[in-house]
Amino acid sequence: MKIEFTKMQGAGNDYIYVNTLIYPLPNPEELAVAWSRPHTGIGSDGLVLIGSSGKADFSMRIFNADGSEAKMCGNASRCIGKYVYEYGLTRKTEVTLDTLSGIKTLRLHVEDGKVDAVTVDMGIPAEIHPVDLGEGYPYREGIAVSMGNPHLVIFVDDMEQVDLPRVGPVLEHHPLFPDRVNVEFAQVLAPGRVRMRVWERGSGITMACGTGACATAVASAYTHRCPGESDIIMDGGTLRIRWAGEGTRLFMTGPAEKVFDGVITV
Ligand SMILES: N[C@@H](CCC[C@H](N)C(=O)O)C(=O)O
Repeated sequence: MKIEFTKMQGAGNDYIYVNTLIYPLPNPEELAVAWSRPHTGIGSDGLVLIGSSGKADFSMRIFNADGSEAKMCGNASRCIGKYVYEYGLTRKTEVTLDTLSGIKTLRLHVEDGKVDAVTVDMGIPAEIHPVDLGEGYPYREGIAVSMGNPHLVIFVDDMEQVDLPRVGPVLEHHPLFPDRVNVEFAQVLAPGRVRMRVWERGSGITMACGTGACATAVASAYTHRCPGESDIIMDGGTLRIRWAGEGTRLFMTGPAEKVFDGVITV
């Protein structure tokens, strides 16, 4: 059976997108693993399914490169906004998206018929609290944040000193996080400018993480490092995050790009 897909990226965080209204996939967990592989698959950070919903305009399911399903993905939600508009699934510029962490509203920024950026209402960040990682770990303190999925933000003075391939997997599996955790390292460069690198749960090092950028902005504000609006600068691009503080909704704005369309046989 042939399946049409679109490879898309948001700030360098790349996923394979399948319109399940046309191609329902019975085994997305296995396909995410096989298709994400760089040499023998398509190569990506994971697989995203676009579907219908009784509660919103569309639905999103997101699978990491190891096949695990996540409840939310910031970069994929922006890319879905571009996909549904540019492939003619909707003419709306305000689109609702049903995710495992609730309904998100996407505002599409359209220029000459193309979506060049999307603002996502990411909802109210939750479970924000400092964590003591304990002795025997490469870092002692972090801030836990839920953006629908779990994050651990660790502030550092010098990003160049972070050995991400070594410490990322250790912290992803820290016993404080029984469901594993996405790990962000953050360095405040100036007021409103934060450099961030990420080790994603289930995918490892990625060039950007949308929910991770949101969690980083939240942790920066929570610790009085950077209140209000901030640019989170990652290896693959920058996201602008607006958050007025605890109990308020957070808005993420950033790019969405198509890489290529393809067909794969299963
Ligand atoms: N890259 C994503 C987050 C994808 C899911 C994450 N790895 C998890 O398991 O929670 C983003 O842009 O938010």
